[in-house]
Amino acid sequence: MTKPKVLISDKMDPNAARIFEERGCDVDVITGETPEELKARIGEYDGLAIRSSTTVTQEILDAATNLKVIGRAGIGVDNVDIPYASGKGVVVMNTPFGNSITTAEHAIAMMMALARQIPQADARTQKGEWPKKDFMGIEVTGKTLGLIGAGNIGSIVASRALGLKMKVIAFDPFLTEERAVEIGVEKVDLDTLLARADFITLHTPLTDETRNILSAENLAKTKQGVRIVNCARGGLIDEAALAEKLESGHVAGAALDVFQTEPAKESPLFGLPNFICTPHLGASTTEAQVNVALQVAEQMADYLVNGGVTNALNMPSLSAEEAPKLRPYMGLAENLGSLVGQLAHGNLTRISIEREGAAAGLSGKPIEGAVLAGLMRQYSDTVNMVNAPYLAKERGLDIRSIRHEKEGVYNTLLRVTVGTEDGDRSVAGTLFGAEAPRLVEIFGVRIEAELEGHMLYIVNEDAPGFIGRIGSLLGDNGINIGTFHLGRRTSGGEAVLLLSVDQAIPADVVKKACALQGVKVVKPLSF
Ligand SMILES: NC(=O)c1ccc[n+]([C@@H]2O[C@H](COP(=O)([O-])OP(=O)(O)OC[C@H]3O[C@@H](n4cnc5c(N)ncnc54)[C@H](O)[C@@H]3O)[C@@H](O)[C@H]2O)c1
Ligand SMILES: O=C(O)[C@H](O)COP(=O)(O)O
Repeated sequence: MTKPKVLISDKMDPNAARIFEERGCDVDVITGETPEELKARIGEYDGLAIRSSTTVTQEILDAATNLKVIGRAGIGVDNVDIPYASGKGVVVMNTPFGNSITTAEHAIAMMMALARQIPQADARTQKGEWPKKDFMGIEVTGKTLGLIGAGNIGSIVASRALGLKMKVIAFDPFLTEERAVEIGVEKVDLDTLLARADFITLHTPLTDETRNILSAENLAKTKQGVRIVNCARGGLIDEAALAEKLESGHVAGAALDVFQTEPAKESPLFGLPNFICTPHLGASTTEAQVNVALQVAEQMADYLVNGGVTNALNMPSLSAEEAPKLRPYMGLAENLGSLVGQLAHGNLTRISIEREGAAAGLSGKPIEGAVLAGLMRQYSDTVNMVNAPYLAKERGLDIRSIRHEKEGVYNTLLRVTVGTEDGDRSVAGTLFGAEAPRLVEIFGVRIEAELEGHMLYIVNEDAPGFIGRIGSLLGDNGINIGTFHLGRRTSGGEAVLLLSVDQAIPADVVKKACALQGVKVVKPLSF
């Protein structure tokens, strides 16, 4: 048997190459190539091991004709086009916990550096100035730390901050009251956090919901003299607005490890006296780099040599016998979870996953994992079908799997229902011809649609002329409609429209759609 070939394309601890070789793979370490060079080379490899410097685009994936697995030695996978990789049958894995402690420690170091202006004082002292009178710091003891995002890293930051005798408050839609008590933080809404925190630190992935979570508007709601730390992802803060707030003194200090554009060669923040930064060093400790290198190489080699799957973001762990029967249900389950997660607002407290007809005869766990992974993917980069049920339970979500052996209208059906503060919300789907997944019901309205790519969900009053208005709006904005699906509760009542479109719908077009006569809800979706 020929040995699988692996390319390590980013700087990685040498333990990774050693493990690949020991596990029976050939390995090349070629870092710092341009996308064109990587594209020319990638065709000969079965595995690609990366950190954050390699961006795996559709073009790279198209050229990667032998690629079976991409392994991210780290957490964030926003540099990999996962949907496209999934379409190509390439498994994407990460190492969800290997650098969490290190990154949490970096956030704490940044907070302390801000409190005592250590980098600024160091630079001037080393110039021979001895500027003792210019640097009056603040204590962190007794101050309030506001965490935006209280997952793995956020909760480690909380534990360290509690040790520093800080009061910790957290905003995270997936944090339950029980978990908040367990990690010693007070769960609050975003406005309360902004108003109360002396320090704010961010620990969320970059998603449509978190992009610019510290916008100009939200920065204006922060406490006078707040200090802000971002060791999560660039794009969570509006950098120009932050620069203004630092210049006015409203924000007393900011420390960024990550930038909207990386490598960050210029920024309105550079040169401001109360701003400090590091070049995406959050995960850069010897310990974390050894952890993630060992883990990624073990996982990738296991997949390439034995077919074992661990920490995959786009594939469940399946036995060879079950796999072919379950496979078409997995995509349906994940899309139903994703749909209900994108549409249901507020704190989700419970979820039920019902299998009816032929689906009742299948193993429930992989389907449950796929639904939960779809539901939680929008909140976390690290969730996969294997760890989603564990994470959901840890966060207090009550999960029920129910089988109904009898067939209903469809000979096979999956139904996902979530309990929200506004009541239960349910979506259902079936397989056409045993293979093709279809949505068949959305919040009590019958509608048949394939869930794929970019879509637009609209609830409107069922009245003549609406379809023309939405069609014209999209057409006028150069957005091509692929498919168009309609459903309604009663004639003249509430209607649901689900459109697939060829591109992401810009925010201003969503705003215009919301303003159309008769519209009640507009929500862009992506699958
Ligand atoms: N600077 C670095 O080098 C470095 C190193 C490691 C990780 N990271 C980044 O740190 C981030 C957090 O990593 P993690 O391991 O803690 O991830 P995680 O998935 O364990 O936690 C993310 C948390 O964010 C919460 N969240 C999602 N959407 C939210 C929203 N709209 N508002 C508030 N909270 C929201 C989730 O519920 C979850 O609890 C990731 O983006 C990761 O890529 C950066
Ligand atoms: O998401 C991560 O794991 C961090 O951003 C680390 O990125 P790096 O591996 O490029 O240091």
